[in-house]
Amino acid sequence: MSLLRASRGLLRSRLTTTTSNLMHQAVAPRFYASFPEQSRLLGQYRFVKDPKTVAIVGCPFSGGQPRAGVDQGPIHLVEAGIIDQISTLGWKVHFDGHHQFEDIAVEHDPPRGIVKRPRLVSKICESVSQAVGKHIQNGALPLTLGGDHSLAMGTIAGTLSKHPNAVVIWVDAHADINSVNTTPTGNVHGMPAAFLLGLPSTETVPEFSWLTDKTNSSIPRLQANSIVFIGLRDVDPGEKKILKENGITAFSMHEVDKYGIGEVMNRALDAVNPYRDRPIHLTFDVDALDPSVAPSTGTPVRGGLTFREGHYICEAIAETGLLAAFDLVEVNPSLTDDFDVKQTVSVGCSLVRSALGETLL
Ligand SMILES: NC(=[NH2+])NCCC[C@H](N)C(=O)O
Ligand SMILES: [Mn+2]
Ligand SMILES: [Mn+2]
Repeated sequence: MSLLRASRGLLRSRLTTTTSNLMHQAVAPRFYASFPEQSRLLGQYRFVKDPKTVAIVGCPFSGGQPRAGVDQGPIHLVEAGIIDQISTLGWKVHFDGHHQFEDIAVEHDPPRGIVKRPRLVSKICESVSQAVGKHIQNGALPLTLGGDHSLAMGTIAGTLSKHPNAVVIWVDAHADINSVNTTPTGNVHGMPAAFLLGLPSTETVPEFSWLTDKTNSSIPRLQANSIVFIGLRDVDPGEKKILKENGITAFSMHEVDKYGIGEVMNRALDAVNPYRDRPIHLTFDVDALDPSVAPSTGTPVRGGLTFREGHYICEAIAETGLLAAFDLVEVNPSLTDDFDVKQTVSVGCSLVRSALGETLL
């Protein structure tokens, strides 16, 4: 598989070299670096107040899926030096320890129909939503470190509570949009987008009424035309139907291969943010990356984004100046050997740096 990936990358870089050589032959300067398209350290973040501050919400949480260890993700990312790295980019960093929440024992949290750990997942998401909302209120950019992707219910709800017109860019191998009627597993990390959109059947889980019941909620519902997916390649049949029926824009790996990541990002932004004026919530599941790039994750799927494609997504969003909140989720340090964990944690840190304005030149 890695051989295949390598040759795909090689082929693509050959193609680009050839075309750009041809295109630039007559006029192009020899040293592109003297004419950078990206200057070092992008500084503009319209939805962040000065002094620009990142507020880290570390979420050692694994209740949305069955594999232990994903709760250690945020601890590893912080220990790898993510805070210093962000400071080096010129941000103030606010971090007063990982998010605290009380556990609810399994025996006190029986499934609601097929949906597993509804009380626990709901409770942490509601508290994360308040934390994220508070940081945005204070003018900071919340960076949530997961933990499993059920957390996105909390983070995105928190963003929408302060930026009702925010759009969501969801980078993932999976669509995480199973409803109560379609989930094959009952794991809530495969369902957060369905709850955020308030799809029919999500209201049958009363534990999540703080999010789904619009008669008593200060959280605007996410609209289907305000979310876009990138990197998909493992979408359940019920999810494909939901995406189609709701007219949700999604760029699978097929479109990434066909158009290239640059064009996919243009199209993704055009779809949800044509005037480039709406705040962006970026929720990045590390399993969007190919397992050869980010092996330490609970539900790896081959054929994923390359290292550069993943970073390009973050850089392109940084360039818009519209980033308002960022989640990095599903880093699970207990599933692989140390080498793979180091690789995954380090790529996680560098995705964050790219989204926060680090440039190559
Ligand atoms: N956040 C994730 N890694 N989600 C994986 C979801 C897998 C599958 N679609 C499910 O519903 O269970
Ligand atoms: Mn995923
Ligand atoms: Mn996910």
